[in-house]
Amino acid sequence: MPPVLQLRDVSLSRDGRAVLDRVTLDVGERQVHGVVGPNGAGKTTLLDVACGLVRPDHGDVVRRGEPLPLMRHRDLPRAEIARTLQTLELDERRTVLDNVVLGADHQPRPGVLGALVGRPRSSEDPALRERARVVLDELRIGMHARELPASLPLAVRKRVDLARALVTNPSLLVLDEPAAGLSGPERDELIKLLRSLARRMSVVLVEHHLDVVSRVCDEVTVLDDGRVVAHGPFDVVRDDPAAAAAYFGQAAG
Ligand SMILES: Nc1ncnc2c1ncn2[C@@H]1O[C@H](COP(=O)(O)OP(=O)(O)OP(=O)(O)O)[C@@H](O)[C@H]1O
Repeated sequence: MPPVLQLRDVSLSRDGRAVLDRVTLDVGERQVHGVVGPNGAGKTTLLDVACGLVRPDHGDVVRRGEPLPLMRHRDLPRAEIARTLQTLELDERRTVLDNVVLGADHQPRPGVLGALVGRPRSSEDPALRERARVVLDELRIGMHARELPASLPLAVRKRVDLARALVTNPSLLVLDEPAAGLSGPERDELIKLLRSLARRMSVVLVEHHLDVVSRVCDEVTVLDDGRVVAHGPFDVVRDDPAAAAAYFGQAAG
């Protein structure tokens, strides 16, 4: 079985400067892969490339053995990829449930979710709304389904954003700083949740909170100035001198 995702020797320049420099990374089935590094190291750009949203200048992005084509955001479900952004993209005028339903509505073909709902979707589709409710319940925010996101605390809003991703039934979930702004107990909850999601999907996440990285990630890639300076299990990379110099020496945990 080929890896869920491979980046092979990926390089990308912006404004004449290398943002990613010969990055190689493998994500296995049901593996949680963390990407850490200082601000501006290229982490978010790496996620964009890994999802096919940005084409690298050099190198390959390979999804289950096949080249990943250039994608638009709404194409991601077709590749069974879901992506969250650092900024929450919630529609404040719609209820939590409608926000989640809209996450699936962007799916263009009757593939993954079509198998569940059995026909083209609209936001009124009862099966799709039921699926959205199931996801909200799984994330333990079902009680907020009829509320507007603006009235909810950040931790709940972040779960709504995650629900929008999960409703597409991804096999690869790509998260940009899922723990940003969360308290210690909220991060503990997130850790439990990510572990449980990893029983059925692979996860790639960028994260600055090292408690989350150390307790969730099977493998960690340390990026500095666009280059991989270390990769491996957290306990190994944490003790790596190059990784310590680039990041762990200064990172907040
Ligand atoms: N479209 C672009 N045009 C010019 N420069 C860019 C572009 N995209 C990214 N960069 C630059 O590439 C570098 C890496 O950016 P990126 O957002 O990937 O870093 P990051 O590691 O995610 O940072 P942070 O932790 O602050 O989110 C930065 O210096 C950024 O300014």
